[in-house]
Amino acid sequence: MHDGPADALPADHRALTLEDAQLPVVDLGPLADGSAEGIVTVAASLGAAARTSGFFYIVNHGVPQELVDGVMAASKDFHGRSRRFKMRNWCGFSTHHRGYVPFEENGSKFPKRINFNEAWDMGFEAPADHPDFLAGWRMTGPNVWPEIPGWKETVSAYYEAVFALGLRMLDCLAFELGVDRDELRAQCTCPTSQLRLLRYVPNDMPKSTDYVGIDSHSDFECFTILHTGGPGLQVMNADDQWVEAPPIPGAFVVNIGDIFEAWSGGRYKSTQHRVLNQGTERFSCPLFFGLNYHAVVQPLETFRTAEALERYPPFKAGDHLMRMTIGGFRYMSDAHAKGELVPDFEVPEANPFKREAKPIGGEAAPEAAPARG
Ligand SMILES: O=C(O)CCC(=O)C(=O)O
Ligand SMILES: [Fe+2]
Repeated sequence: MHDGPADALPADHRALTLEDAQLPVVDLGPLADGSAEGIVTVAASLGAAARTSGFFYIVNHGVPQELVDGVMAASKDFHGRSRRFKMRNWCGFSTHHRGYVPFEENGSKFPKRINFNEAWDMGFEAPADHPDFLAGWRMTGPNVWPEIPGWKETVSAYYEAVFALGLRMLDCLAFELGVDRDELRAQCTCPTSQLRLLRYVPNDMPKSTDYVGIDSHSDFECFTILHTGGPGLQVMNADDQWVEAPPIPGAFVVNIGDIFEAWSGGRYKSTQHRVLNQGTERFSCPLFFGLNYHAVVQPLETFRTAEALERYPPFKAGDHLMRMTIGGFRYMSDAHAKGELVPDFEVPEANPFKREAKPIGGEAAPEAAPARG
């Protein structure tokens, strides 16, 4: 173990606590009766949260606690098994990123910079004859499952419930932005929406810029609905300052992703966040609510000015996910380097949606890689 100064919190890890800087808490209760008034009420508060901090909690969201407890238990069960068991479903056996993501898949800077996490990744169930599955490297296709009785059913039930919640939130945000909800819904009929069952790996390394739970990043989809099982998450608020986002019982953390920032011409903020290296085991499960691979994302018609188009040039939702992910997983970087994964899009060094934090009583944060890993 490190003693003394090595364990002191580095300046760029400092964050405001929830007492210093409240994150909005949005009550989704009014959506429960399916009424138009409910959508109007929730749209106003979701919109206010999306336009300011981009990060907020949602309560009364309608996802039963048993499903949340079930998915967390399933994650602990899977991650508690032997490496040999887990590697039977290594994500590197797939070209659509399904299954177990071991610790070593880490970002491209591994092992100098380490993301102390491993994960199980699944997504929207697409048929094996789907053209995007047959084409490969399009994050689309059938899921794989570990041989644990009842596991698939538990995890699928959670996915379906949170995905349905995502659709209701999409309707509210469509209303808030003044666009037809069917226009947005039509783009998520077979989406690249992944659910990650993350385990943060215990270790005796210090909290530092190079040793993180997950490096600073924004999420690449419309928004993310996240359940966390412990402290460590820090999110950037409207003033570009880090704020701690500890779990609140019964609430999900939601953050706006890159797609909504582009759709809204920058009115909604895709917000940076990270998980510090806690050194202790931590479980979380984000569902990234995305679009069909080929959905073209650009400012929605109302926001499509020349300036907005210059800032947010059109991109395919799936290409953005892939271009950000290639550097995040070693098996993908290897396939890319070997010419097995040949993108027909550019792979930038950093996410164009990246924002830098303002320091809290210390130095500015150094560059971080685009990370999902
Ligand atoms: O574990 C968490 O709290 C956040 C995870 C995250 O940001 C991600 O997987 O993109
Ligand atoms: Fe994230």
